[in-house]
Amino acid sequence: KESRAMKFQRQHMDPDGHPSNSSYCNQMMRRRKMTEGRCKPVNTFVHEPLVDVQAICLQGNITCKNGQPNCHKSSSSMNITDCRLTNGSKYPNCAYRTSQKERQIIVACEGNPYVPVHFDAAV
Ligand SMILES: Nc1ncnc2c1ncn2[C@@H]1O[C@H](C(=O)NS(=O)(=O)C[C@H]2[C@@H](O)[C@H](n3ccc(=O)[nH]c3=O)O[C@@H]2CO)[C@@H](O)[C@H]1O
Repeated sequence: KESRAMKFQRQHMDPDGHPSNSSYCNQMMRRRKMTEGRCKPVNTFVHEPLVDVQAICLQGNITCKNGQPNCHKSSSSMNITDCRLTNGSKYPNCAYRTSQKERQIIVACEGNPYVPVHFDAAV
């Protein structure tokens, strides 16, 4: 069974990647298995070393969107790509818009070791 930490990495980590073109999201959302059964509407990939994203958990606690207190915001902005389903997209042909951004990110952390398990937002 896939751990929550590994699920976070499958869904959100791409340290060496970068959207060379507009098909980055279409490819990556399939490759990382987020288009099975349904097209995941929104997903962010982070183009930073895993250790830097794991270090976010050491930042001060902030409240997550769901009200839980185990979120943390990155101290600096990070290289990310937002993938957002297009309006005309029809399962199983999940069509995404690829948007490259530099944003601070907010993740939820859990467990021992205390690591990212959920991507909350980019701000
Ligand atoms: N505090 C917590 N502590 C621990 N766990 C927590 C906590 N909160 C939730 N989980 C769990 O995480 C799991 C999960 O998949 N949550 S999810 O909201 O659907 C993820 C969002 C995110 O993947 C994506 N998104 C969204 C915005 C953006 O900029 N970029 C971007 O990628 O869209 C998704 C939907 O918004 C679920 O099992 C829930 O129980």
